[in-house]
This record gives sequence, C-alpha cells and structure tokens, in this order.
Amino acid sequence: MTPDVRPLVAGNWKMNGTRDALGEIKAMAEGVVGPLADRVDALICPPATLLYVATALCTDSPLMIGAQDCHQKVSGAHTGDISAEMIADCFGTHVILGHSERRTDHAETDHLVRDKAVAAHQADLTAIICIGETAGERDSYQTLDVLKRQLDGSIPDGATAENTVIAYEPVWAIGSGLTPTNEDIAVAHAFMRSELAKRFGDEGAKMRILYGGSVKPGNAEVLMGIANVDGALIGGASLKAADFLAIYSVYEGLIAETL
Ligand SMILES: O=C[C@H](O)COP(=O)(O)O
Repeated sequence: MTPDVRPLVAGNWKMNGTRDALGEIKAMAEGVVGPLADRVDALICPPATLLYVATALCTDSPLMIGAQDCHQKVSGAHTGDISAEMIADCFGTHVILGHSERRTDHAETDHLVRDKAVAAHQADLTAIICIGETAGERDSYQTLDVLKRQLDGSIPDGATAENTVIAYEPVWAIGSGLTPTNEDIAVAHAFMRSELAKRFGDEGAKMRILYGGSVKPGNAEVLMGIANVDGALIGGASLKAADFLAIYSVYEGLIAETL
C-alpha cells in the first residue's frame, strides 16, 4: 500500500461473460458496501456487450464499471471498435488499455496505448495502463528496463493520479497460478513509483499502481500488503462474486493495520 492512496480492486472479465453472468455483477454490487467502500474502490470491466446493463445494475452501489479497450479516435470508420465516448455514454468510468493480451493479439504498441489513453482522458475516463515483462525478458534480467520503456512510452503527458492507474502484470504470471516473489514485486513497484514521481511529481507519487497476475483470495492479503501495491487487477478470480469480494475484503485487515 502507499500511504494516503486509495486502493482499487479491479476485475477484468476478458472475453468471458454473457447475460447469465449478470447475477455475479449484481452480487458484487450488493457486496461492495459499508465502511470499506468509503476507503477502497471496486471496479469490474465486463465485455463491452454487458457494459450498459452492468452499469444499470450498479446505480445504487459504489461498484464501478469499466471497459477493456477503446479506440484512439473519437469516432469514424473503425469497424468493430468502440470509442472512449461510447464507454462514458454507457456510464463506464474506467478503461483498461495496453493489456498484454491486446499487445500480443492486436500488436498494440506503447505509442498506440498512449494515444488511447489520451482518448480516454478526453472522455473523462480513468485509463488503467497495463505494463509487464515476458518470461524471456525476466529471465534475461530486463524487467526494469522493460517497465521503464513501457511507462515512458504508454503514459501520456497529461496523466494525473485521478485519470491514470498503472497495472503491473508480469505476462508469465497471468492465468498461470505463478506470481513473482514478494521481494520482486516490491522492487518492481518501488521502481515504478520512483519513475512516476520523477516524471509527474506529486501526481506520480500518488498514482495508483496495481499488481495483476494470478491474484486469488488465498494470496491477496500478502500481495496487497506490499509497499507501493495499491490494489489488484484480477482476471479469473473476478468472474465469481464470492472470489472477487473475498479479495476486496482483505483490505478490512490491511486498512485496520494503518489506522
Ligand atoms: O487483467 C488481468 C490479468 O491479466 C490477470 O489475470 P489472472 O488473474 O487470471 O491471472
């Protein structure tokens, strides 16, 4: 955790979830309540097909709804894409950008991710910009170099602690059940914090840096307790309300420790 930074527990449903899954969102909306909701943000990013109905289920809940990608342009001839404005029009508040699956599946570059973040900011969305090294880069000790290159290239100059969240997701930890050691996570997050503070000053010092990659109810308390880890970006374990809420609830203990 970073002192005075409000944690964010975010779920990325990826290409999972049809209308049958809306009951999970309803249960999450009902579960994000009470004093914890005043201290810790919760967000679910379902597929675009569920965006509008998901936000409608959350009108009486602090649970926020976001999208998983947007186009860098405001509108136009871009078949199959959705714009940041369309996400905002569905009452979405956040958009995940530059996830490693999009960098791989759609050849997204740091430059493109930066342009998408600018589009997100122009639509008043918070951009969750994903970065992280591959197994090969980690094995050849390039992790911090990769993080620096992706931070420098993917974050636009107008980023603030309000409109931008960084998600560190080692590619090899996604969906694998593997996580870096606590020490490796601490080193990576301290490095990112220092780079963000160097470039963005106070805004960088307060910008949220999430950890993502095989976060589960069983390891969340330890992972979320690491310095400069300001929440989680959760894939598989965000599909079920019970797991998502169990991860969210680890902050009951973590916040009590800081009071
Ligand atoms: O965006 C979420 C991540 O890719 C993590 O996925 P995972 O929790 O299934 O490992």
